[in-house]
Amino acid sequence: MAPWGYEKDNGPAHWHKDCPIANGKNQSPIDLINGEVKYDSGLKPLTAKYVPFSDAKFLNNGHSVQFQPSAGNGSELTGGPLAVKYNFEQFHFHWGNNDTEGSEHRVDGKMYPAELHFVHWNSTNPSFKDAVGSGGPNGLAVLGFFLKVGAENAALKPITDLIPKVKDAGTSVTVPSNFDMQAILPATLTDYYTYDGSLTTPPLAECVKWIVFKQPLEVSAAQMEAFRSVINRDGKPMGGNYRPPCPLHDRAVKTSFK
Ligand SMILES: NS(=O)(=O)c1ccc2c(c1)[C@H]1CCC[C@H]1[C@@H](c1ccccc1Cl)N2
Ligand SMILES: [Zn+2]
Repeated sequence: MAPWGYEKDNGPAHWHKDCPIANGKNQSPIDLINGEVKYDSGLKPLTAKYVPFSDAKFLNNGHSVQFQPSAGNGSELTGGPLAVKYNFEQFHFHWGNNDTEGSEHRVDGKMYPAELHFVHWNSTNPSFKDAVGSGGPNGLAVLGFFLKVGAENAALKPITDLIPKVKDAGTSVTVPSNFDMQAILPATLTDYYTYDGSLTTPPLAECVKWIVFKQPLEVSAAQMEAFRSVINRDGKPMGGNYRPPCPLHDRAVKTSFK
């Protein structure tokens, strides 16, 4: 099979051939249906402590654009549904070719124009790759933020300004060391959905504690358009790099809010 992608001939409907777990019972993303979630008063706020990276790249990996530090620097995530500390690994985006589609998770069937994923790995593992393969839903913790079109996002501007430099698959650029990743996050990480799921692209490993925030982040129309100029390995617009929702099966989605 051609390397996986999001086109007709290599998209999500084909992934099960190389990754049978695609038809597993703990797959992501899902449709977050408010009438079926359960408030859990035990869910505390999350604490993300991000230290500026001196050597990070912003790159086009052919199916997303991602911020990738060269090594860990003590940036970490704790609290919420997490029992231990998770180390920051990378962040990346999923988006559509118009404002009616693009996010991976949905809320009562509604898609947002984009979704931002902050990926962290369970620090009891030697590396993120071990965490991916560690078995069970506590290997990774991914924070999902919906993006909607509105005011310019000043915190994301240093990143969206780099997008034209990574237009083509396989290209990368160094991120200025004064980039403040912490500024992207809302001041308090309180209202979120959380459930046990998977990576949303191959290898689709069922190793993820998903934490999806209720409150979308805003980006300007110009920042949204920047994403839509990114090209994939086939030379086509990368927009549409989202997996449709998967069956919930017998999983519960908990919320930190009523
Ligand atoms: N949309 S997402 O956040 O659910 C997602 C989906 C797939 C992958 C990632 C994140 C990243 C982050 C951890 C693993 C890494 C990647 C991967 C997996 C195994 C081996 C190497 C690598 Cl680079 N695959
Ligand atoms: Zn993702």
